[in-house]
Amino acid sequence: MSTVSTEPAAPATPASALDLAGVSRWYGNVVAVNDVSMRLGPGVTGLLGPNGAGKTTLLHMMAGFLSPSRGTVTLDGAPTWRNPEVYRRLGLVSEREAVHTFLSAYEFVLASAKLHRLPDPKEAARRAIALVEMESAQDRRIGTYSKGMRQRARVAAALVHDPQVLLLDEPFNGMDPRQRLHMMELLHRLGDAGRTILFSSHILEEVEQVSGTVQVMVAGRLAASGDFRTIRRLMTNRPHVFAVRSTDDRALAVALMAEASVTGVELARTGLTVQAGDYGAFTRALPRIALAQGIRVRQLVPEDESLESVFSYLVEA
Ligand SMILES: Nc1ncnc2c1ncn2[C@@H]1O[C@H](COP(=O)(O)OP(=O)(O)OP(=O)(O)O)[C@@H](O)[C@H]1O
Repeated sequence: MSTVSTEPAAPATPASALDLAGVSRWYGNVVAVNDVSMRLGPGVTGLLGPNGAGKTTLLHMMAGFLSPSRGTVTLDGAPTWRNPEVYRRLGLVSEREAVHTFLSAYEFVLASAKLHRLPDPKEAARRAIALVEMESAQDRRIGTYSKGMRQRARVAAALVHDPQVLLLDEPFNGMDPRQRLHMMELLHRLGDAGRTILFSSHILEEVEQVSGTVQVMVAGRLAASGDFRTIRRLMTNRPHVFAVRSTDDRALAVALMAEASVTGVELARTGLTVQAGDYGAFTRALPRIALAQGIRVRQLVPEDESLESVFSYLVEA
């Protein structure tokens, strides 16, 4: 009887690097990706950006599904576009992909192994299923699976040829927290085993929990890149806008203008709009200043805290 190891198998060949040099892609007048350069090596990297930032277009160019309009995407020096050699070393789990729900996970992954013309497709399918820890459900129809299990089956199909590079487009979408955790663990394991893993997401926390390195994309451009702490710092250090209402807005505006953390104050009939360079310093200073002036603060609401505004700040920074 053959045994299947659930240990993460290291990729058969040495670690790979995916390089993007001045990559742009446009669709008619729409510039989806604008002059992006980056290098991806072993481990897990998160590609963070709001909807429409160009993440899918970028991943498709990396996988060789789409040609760059300008620039090059290479895997260890070889262009990914129209290069079957590269397809053997790279896997893509796309965002939306219909799966035949009447197939079992094993049949689905086996079909992928056959498409790759692997010498032992059955063994390859078993190994990939073990890697995503789906052995116990592998013979059930995919139609009976949860969203998380379905996603893991798709990851297994993308891993069946043991690629060194795995690209995943929004792999956590629609998952509950438990499924999310399971997928995060899987990506960690694959990265620790020396694979180059890139996953896209529009949720900061997802990226924080999974990846050491983050590439932030906004409106087709690479807005920031580095380790998560650097990115987080960039995001919290940006200027903040607050709506403030008090018992005497005019006197409070005058007092606030002398406060170091305040960079701007606007007085309107409905209250004050205060710009502050430092979130913490301003929220600590406000009650102190109000108290000293004998003013009571009725409302303090941070404005424009949407992810989009955080992202656009990064682009402008
Ligand atoms: N085939 C296409 N034809 C025309 N425009 C396109 C095409 N594909 C994408 N775009 C446009 O390119 C831009 C980037 O889209 P893309 O799907 O790459 O972004 P994304 O970050 O993956 O966003 P989402 O998460 O919403 O898919 C968007 O403005 C989109 O409308």
